[in-house]
Amino acid sequence: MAKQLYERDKPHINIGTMGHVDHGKTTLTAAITKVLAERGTASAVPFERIDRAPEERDRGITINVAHVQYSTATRHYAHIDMPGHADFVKNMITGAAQVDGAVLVVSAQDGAMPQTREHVVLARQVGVRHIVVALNKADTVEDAELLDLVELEVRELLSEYGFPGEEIPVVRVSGLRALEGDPYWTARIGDLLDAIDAYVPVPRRVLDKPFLMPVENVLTITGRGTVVTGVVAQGVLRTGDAVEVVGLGETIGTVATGLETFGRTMDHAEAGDNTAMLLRGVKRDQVRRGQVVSAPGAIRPHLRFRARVRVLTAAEGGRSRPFFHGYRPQFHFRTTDVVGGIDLGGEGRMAMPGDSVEMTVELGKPVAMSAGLGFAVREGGRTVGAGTVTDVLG
Ligand SMILES: Nc1nc2c(ncn2[C@@H]2O[C@H](COP(=O)(O)OP(=O)(O)OP(=O)(O)O)[C@@H](O)[C@H]2O)c(=O)[nH]1
Ligand SMILES: [Mg+2]
Repeated sequence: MAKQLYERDKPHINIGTMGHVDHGKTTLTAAITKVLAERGTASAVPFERIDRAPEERDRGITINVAHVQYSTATRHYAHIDMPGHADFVKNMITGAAQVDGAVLVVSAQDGAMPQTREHVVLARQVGVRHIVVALNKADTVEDAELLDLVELEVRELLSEYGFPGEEIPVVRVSGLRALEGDPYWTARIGDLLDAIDAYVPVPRRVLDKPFLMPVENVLTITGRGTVVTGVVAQGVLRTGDAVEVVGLGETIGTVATGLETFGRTMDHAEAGDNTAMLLRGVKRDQVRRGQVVSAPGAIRPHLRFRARVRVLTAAEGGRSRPFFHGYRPQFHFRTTDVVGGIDLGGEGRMAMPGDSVEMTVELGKPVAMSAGLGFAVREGGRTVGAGTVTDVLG
């Protein structure tokens, strides 16, 4: 059966839910699709289809990012539901690197918790500029003053990390009650969607630069071949165009023989599109998350680069002690992480929590990059620094 064509009838935006474990991100995601399904602009996606891996069901937490789509009256959204658990921050970074705006979900019962803060820091670092707050589980808090207090605390937290905490919309919602069909809480999901429509601008898509798409996932479609998925960072690609898969190993030259978004065919993919791309003659084990698909010659893999890094404090979830010249943490770029050795300019040099430092990094594997790329530095399950590439070296 021929697949339906994707219609570009509304501006397309990538958003996602982030925030501390159990604050209700997946429930809220399901609730949004349910409320919009009732308006006829989405298909309802039940909770169990978002957290669908056996381990997710057993443990009752999100592990992998999940993608759903829906439309409001004015826009089409691709929505990434991110995990909140501290063990899966790596997957959260992958999700956050692909969105134009984020919904920070904060439980009104608990207020801001460690991963609320860590996600705000990381979102900032990977380039998320617009956040809307869903003060969730508002059905469980009767005391309005308590809600005001939690709201104030979240606004201050956002301001601390360079977001306009005073202007950011904070909407009191109950994903669970809306999912159960309660009319009052259903209307509040409407308020949240209105706030997202109004507050998260349609980004200026870079269409006139060479095509680039970080690979988020690799799938095999039986009888067709290997498919890579991701959000197009820049440029335009037509079906049948030549591409390269760059980074983490040898560059592979191939052709994009098919393009889809959420099961609908596209004759071209452009910046911002959540895309599944069929690659001619490529084996599944030749490609992986963290590589980028680009127009031939558009970007090169690099092992060495210069960077400016802000070393996070213990209060921000970082280290309480300095790190030294020769330190080897993980560097998280877009959808991947690679180990790298830090050169601070000589033996004995150190970087204290709270410092901003210049460094040269030598990665264990080459990553496709150019100056300006943001990254997170992590070690032993904590985010220790937030950086930007200033020069690529070798
Ligand atoms: N009372 C109430 N409970 C809620 C609400 N939203 C979610 N919950 C409950 O909170 C628990 C966690 O919900 P999830 O949606 O899985 O939370 P999450 O933020 O996606 O969790 P992770 O993805 O693992 O970080 C579940 O038991 C939900 O039923 C709400 O608005 N009100
Ligand atoms: Mg979840």
